[in-house]
This record gives sequence, C-alpha cells and structure tokens, in this order.
Amino acid sequence: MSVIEIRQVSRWYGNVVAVNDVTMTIGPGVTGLLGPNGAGKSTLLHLMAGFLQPSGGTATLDAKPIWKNHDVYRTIGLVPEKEGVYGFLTGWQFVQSAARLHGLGDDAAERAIAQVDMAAAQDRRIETYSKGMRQRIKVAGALVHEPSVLLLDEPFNGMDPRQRLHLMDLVRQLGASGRTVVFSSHILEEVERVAQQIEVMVAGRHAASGDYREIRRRMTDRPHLFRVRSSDDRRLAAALIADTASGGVSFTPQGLEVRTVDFRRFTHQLPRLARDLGVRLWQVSPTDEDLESVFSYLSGRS
Ligand SMILES: Nc1ncnc2c1ncn2[C@@H]1O[C@H](COP(=O)(O)OP(=O)(O)OP(=O)(O)O)[C@@H](O)[C@H]1O
Repeated sequence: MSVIEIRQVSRWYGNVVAVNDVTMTIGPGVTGLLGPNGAGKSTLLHLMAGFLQPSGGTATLDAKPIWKNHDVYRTIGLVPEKEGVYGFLTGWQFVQSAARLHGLGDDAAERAIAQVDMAAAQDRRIETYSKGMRQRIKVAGALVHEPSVLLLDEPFNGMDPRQRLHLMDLVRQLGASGRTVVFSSHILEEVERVAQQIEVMVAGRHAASGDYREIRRRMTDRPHLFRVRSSDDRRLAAALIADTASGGVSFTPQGLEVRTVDFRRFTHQLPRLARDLGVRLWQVSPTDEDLESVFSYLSGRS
C-alpha cells in the first residue's frame, strides 16, 4: 500500500509561490487534483514525483522522503502534461526505451502496452497517433516498471469524448488494482467520474478535500448571484425580497440582481412566485459561476 504524505509543503519559483503550505495524505485508489489554471497542480505532482525539491516542508512516500531517493523513484510513474514524446518513434520503440531506462527487458514493454490496449498500434509512429493514443502510450511508458504510484498531469485534456471514456476506464482500473493514482484536472465533472477522493487547489493553497458529493455540496451551498429579467421586475423583486432564499435584490440596467442565500430554495421558489404573480421570466442566469469564483469561495477568499 502506497501512501503519499505532503506536510506543509511550499514551492516557489523566484518570488512566485506556486504551492503554499499544503498538507494532504493520498492513499491507494484514484485521487483527483482539481483546480483552475495556475493553481499549482503540476508543481504539486512534480513534487510528489521527486522531480522538484520542496522549498519548505516534506513530501514522503510510505514515510520515506521522495526527493533524491532512487528507491522511491522506482515505485513512481509520472505522465507529464507536455507531449514529451518523439513522433518519429513507434509506440513500441518509445515504451521499449522507457523499459531500458529502468534496466528492464522487452517483456516489461509488452506487458505495459497490453495494459493500455495499444498492441495493435504499437508499430506505428507516434506522430500518426490520435491524442488519446498518444496519451495511452505515454501511460504505458510510465507503467513499464510497474509503479505502485501513478501521477498524471491533465491526462484528459484535448481528447474527444470516446477517447476520454477509454482513458477514464483505464485510470479507474489502475486505481481498482490497488495503485495510488493521482491526476490533475480543472473540470469537476471529469474528476467526479474517475476519482473517489478530490483535493481542490486554489492559488497554490489546498482549498478543500472530500468526495464528489462533499465538494459539489460546498459549491452549491455557497451564496449565488443571479441575474433575472422578467415581464415585471418590480413585482417580482417585491416578492423575492419577502422570500427567505434571497439575501438581497437590486435593480440594474440588465435586470434584477438577486443574491441568494439558499440556492435550492431559490431555484425552487422563483418559478412558483413568477407563476403566482402572473409574471413571465425571460432570463435567469448565474452571474458569478465562473470557475475562478467557485474555487475562490471554496478557499474562503470571497
Ligand atoms: N518553472 C517555473 N518558473 C516560474 N514560475 C512557474 C514555473 N512553473 C510554474 N510556475 C508558476 O507557478 C504557478 C503554479 O503553476 P502550475 O503549473 O503548478 O499550476 P497548474 O495548476 O498546474 O496550472 P496549469 O493547469 O495552467 O498548468 C503559476 O503561477 C505558474 O506561472
């Protein structure tokens, strides 16, 4: 059983703090590292892989420090986000060279290729592969030495839906086989479909931790700001102010802005109120739903 322990880890580049005092424990199964661009996910994965030294704090695997520890490196596989594969190599040559770097023979390469279901395409050059096939051959390269920890940086980015499902299945299987699998993503729904555990990063900090339901609930329960346009904004506003779901209503040139304190009740009540008043709803849309604001809320910054 492989457990990654990140204890008060920080990492800065010059005066940019990419990872800021992060503490988390990651055990077997699939963990999703969720956060917007620049949140520090890649940096954290590289710290877990031993590619980067923490500027402060400790990163251990089964209580052994990861940085500069070759015994630990032998149990970790990393699939970086950047392509990093030579297009002129065939899939077989790429995985074979990864195996040789670990001092392993062709049988290891064969097994890894079979694991990602790429045997049929292994003799084609990588430049002829689709994005999904490329990603799978990279996973094979990271699996040759049968690591107990697999780290994947934005593995589903840029894939078409069919390829994405295929890779999601593979990641799930790898987690179900007892490995400790961590992948990064900026899409909650993607993380939800693959990971049992979610760790949210925002602006270098560890903002939340839990399963999908827990994270979703925290995102939904936060105050929301809605823009509402209707056939009679004034009447609707009066009714909304009287309802406990709204924390405040203001008039703007674009319509009403309603701050809700109870998302569920508001989305339930608004159509009922409008119907009872005989008011037509023309537009109901959240104004602060961008990813950044959702994540900021989770991190307690808004
Ligand atoms: N080598 C580097 N030199 C300077 N700054 C860096 C370097 N690598 C990352 N950063 C900065 O550190 C912060 C975190 O970057 P990181 O790549 O870890 O985030 P991320 O969550 O993986 O985002 P993305 O999905 O955009 O890669 C960003 O502000 C980034 O600009």
